[in-house]
Amino acid sequence: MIEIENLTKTFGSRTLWSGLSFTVPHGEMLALTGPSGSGKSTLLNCLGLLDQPSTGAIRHEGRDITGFGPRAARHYRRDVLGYLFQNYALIDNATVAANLAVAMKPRRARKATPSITDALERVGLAGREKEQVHRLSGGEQQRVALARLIVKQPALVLADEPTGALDHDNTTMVVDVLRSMSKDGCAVVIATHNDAVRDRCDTVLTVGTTTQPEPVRERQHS
Ligand SMILES: Nc1ncnc2c1ncn2[C@@H]1O[C@H](COP(=O)(O)OP(=O)(O)OP(=O)(O)O)[C@@H](O)[C@H]1O
Repeated sequence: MIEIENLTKTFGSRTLWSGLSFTVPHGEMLALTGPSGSGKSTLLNCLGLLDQPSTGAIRHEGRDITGFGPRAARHYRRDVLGYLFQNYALIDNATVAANLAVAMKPRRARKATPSITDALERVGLAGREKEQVHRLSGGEQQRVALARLIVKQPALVLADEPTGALDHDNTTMVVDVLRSMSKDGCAVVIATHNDAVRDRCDTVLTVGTTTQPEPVRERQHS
């Protein structure tokens, strides 16, 4: 569970958002919406410790992560977080399997985590382990990034426009996988301009104009 309390972000004299307070419990999906430049990516970056809020606190399982030093931040990113970005953030000159292997926990720490084979099957890339990532299409690369999340099994997923470059079927697959991860207990935060993606979430926060999420009315959960 991640809790945001009275969060504000300013750049110079410009306030992006202020007084943000909300919680994303295990098993819930929150959509961040709002016009371009409203600060959705900046908020995700604060949750992922890539940026710092100007004031306020972010707590993960009760611990204030904004006060983390470099070592604790590294462990938080490694042990808690899963990222999904529009540009995939894959290692281009490595194979599909190698990209997934870097996300897997050490063997002794794995319980019933899905194998690389299982994860690739789940995203429709069965048997593609040995292919170089740079030879894959954009939609296929995003599915590799999704398979990497499946093997990592993070407690919190931060997704920044994860379906921006995808067709309808791939968009549906990405949201289906995120939904099923949230059903397994993961908290998911997605910045999106896509109304269909927003409508598959539990709550929506319109960044810059509201300070608390509202329920998504048109639910179409699978
Ligand atoms: N380090 C920085 N210094 C100054 N301004 C910044 C910095 N980082 C981001 N900004 C500004 O903050 C604003 C919000 O950017 P952000 O990328 O968070 O918006 P967004 O809502 O995600 O936009 P989009 O929907 O277009 O992706 C932008 O105007 C951006 O230029």
